[in-house]
Amino acid sequence: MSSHKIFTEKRKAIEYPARKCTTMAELRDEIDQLDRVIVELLSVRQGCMEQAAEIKQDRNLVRDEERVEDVVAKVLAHADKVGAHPELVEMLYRDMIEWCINYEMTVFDSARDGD
Ligand SMILES: O=C(O)C(=O)C[C@]1(C(=O)O)C=C[C@@H](O)C=C1
Repeated sequence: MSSHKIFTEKRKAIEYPARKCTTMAELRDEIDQLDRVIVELLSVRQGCMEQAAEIKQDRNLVRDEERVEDVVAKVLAHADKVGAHPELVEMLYRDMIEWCINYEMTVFDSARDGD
């Protein structure tokens, strides 16, 4: 994948791949910036679960194992393309999706509380 830049909210550029650092302080600053972007993306993904809980009309549709495997297969294919370690990606995704399913169920239930 070609190199590119992602901008943080303060328009600080994050380089892809990461810029070469010579000190731990510099490297940790780079990691802190990356973590902010990752957390923002997680927040966007979390918002998608809130929409899913609204769109799905049956609680039994919240957990969709076929879709879970589809998501994992797609992120693994992308990991392979960009050089991310498949074990890291698969572990994080399976844990995250499990969390998302529970969150979606909570949102589903609270939106229909008293119905
Ligand atoms: O695709 C869905 O149906 C979702 O609700 C999203 C999502 C996910 O986190 O990607 C979460 C729960 C489902 O079991 C499958 C996938």
